[in-house]
Amino acid sequence: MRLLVSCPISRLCARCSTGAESLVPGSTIFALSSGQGRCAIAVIRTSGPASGLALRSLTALREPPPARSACLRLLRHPCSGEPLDRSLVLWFPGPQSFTGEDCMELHVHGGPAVVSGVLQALGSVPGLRPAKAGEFTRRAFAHGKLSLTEVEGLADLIHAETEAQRRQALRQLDGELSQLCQGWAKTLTKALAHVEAYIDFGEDDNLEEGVLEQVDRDVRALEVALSSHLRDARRGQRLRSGANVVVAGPPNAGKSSLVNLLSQKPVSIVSPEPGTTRDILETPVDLAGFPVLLSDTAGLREGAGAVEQEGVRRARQRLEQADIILGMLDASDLASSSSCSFLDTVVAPLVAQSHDSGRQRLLLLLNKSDLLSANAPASSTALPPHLLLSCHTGAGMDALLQALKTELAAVCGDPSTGPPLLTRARHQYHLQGCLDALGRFQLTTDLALAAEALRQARRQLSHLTGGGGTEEILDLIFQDFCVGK
Ligand SMILES: Nc1nc2c(ncn2[C@@H]2O[C@H](COP(=O)(O)OP(=O)(O)OP(=O)(O)O)[C@@H](O)[C@H]2O)c(=O)[nH]1
Ligand SMILES: [K+]
Ligand SMILES: [Mg+2]
Repeated sequence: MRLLVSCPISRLCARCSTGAESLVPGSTIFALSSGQGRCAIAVIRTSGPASGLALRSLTALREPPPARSACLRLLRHPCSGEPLDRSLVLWFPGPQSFTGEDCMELHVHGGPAVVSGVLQALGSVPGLRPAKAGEFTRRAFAHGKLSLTEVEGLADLIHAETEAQRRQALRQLDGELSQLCQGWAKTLTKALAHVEAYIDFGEDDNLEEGVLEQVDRDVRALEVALSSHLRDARRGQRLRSGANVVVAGPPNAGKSSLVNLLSQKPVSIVSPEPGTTRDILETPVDLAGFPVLLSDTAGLREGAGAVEQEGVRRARQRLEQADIILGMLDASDLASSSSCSFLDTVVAPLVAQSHDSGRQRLLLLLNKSDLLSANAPASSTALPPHLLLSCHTGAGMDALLQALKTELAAVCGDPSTGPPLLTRARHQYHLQGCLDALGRFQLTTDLALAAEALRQARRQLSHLTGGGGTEEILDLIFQDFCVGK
């Protein structure tokens, strides 16, 4: 415990001049951990060795209350003795706390004056300073309470906007990805131990038969597992940042009408005039629980004015980046040249590659079904599989949403089943590094080189979960957090 300053007031002045801003682990931090603004209850917490002192200073308790149970206390300013609030106080002695340090929580009434009064009172306690963004979590990481991937899961959980994102973040916070990596690292450690034993003792000492053969089998099996994970890598990232869904088709098909319907807001101008949309208009939406970045594009046609042609160029460019394409045609206008051209140049090539695993997915939509007479079919020519819909009457919208859900689950991965997904480029980078190192593992050549390849592979996995992680990576990840987390 630090030396206590006898008069708490002198500490108040010292606070301004000491610049106690450093990230020294010995310091005690405090922050409002619930959201800003008026609310019923606000949670203020501290972490660090002076947490007990802070609790005693504000509650006039001689001893901390029983660990991890809530009690009601009158809070007073330690300097003036002025009552601040009657609040629930909780005491979490380290190491059994979120950060691993002594922590305490004050659940105060959520009025701005109460919150600022309590924060000010905490600031007057010797040894306490305001926390920086993500500092609580950073301390939890430093004390081994969370791995780096779990920290990322926590950041994603705080930012999760859709159901699928929340499920995925929770799984990562539960440590599924770190456990998987730890399992792989264990395999590598065992393999390395066997290779090193072979180097040290050679063949004639009493090493079991076939040790190296077993190592080789284990390493190759690991390579297969890593490769299959990497194949899935894009899916986890899409789930985190949103799948690219692009609406495209000839002018006036009703693309903007659909975008407005799906996003439930007037994102794009709708008008009977062909060539209304020129720029790419994008909007984030939650479709069937999946995060989506929905793009409206200019109607594809040749021979229009210069501005519209630029719009068409941008539309084609955006199409190339799409994960899912909603190709839209006017069902009552299938014979027009722009409809035929869209079917030939965009739809046909997508249908042709529909068996590739890394393909772009297409949903072909025939809009304006309300204009078709009841007994006339949409088209006499054979069209690829499609959905009939009307943006005006809403007919076919449920079927479209259902089909979109299936496609999104395929491109984002289903977060409730299957192996944990790689949600960040960082994960992919280290797994690829690990796989590359394993590619250099050859028992037929120098065993010392083989052992080094195993060591490099293991290092990549440990970077993934945060062992030996560099400061810059940590800074980048904790940057995503708010103060108080
Ligand atoms: N009857 C009928 N009209 C529709 C339907 N959907 C859209 N429209 C109309 O078709 C016209 C064109 O709609 P938009 O949504 O602007 O079409 P767009 O494909 O975005 O057009 P551009 O941006 O010009 O390429 C508008 O007058 C819409 O009201 C539909 O389901 N039925
Ligand atoms: K239009
Ligand atoms: Mg439009």
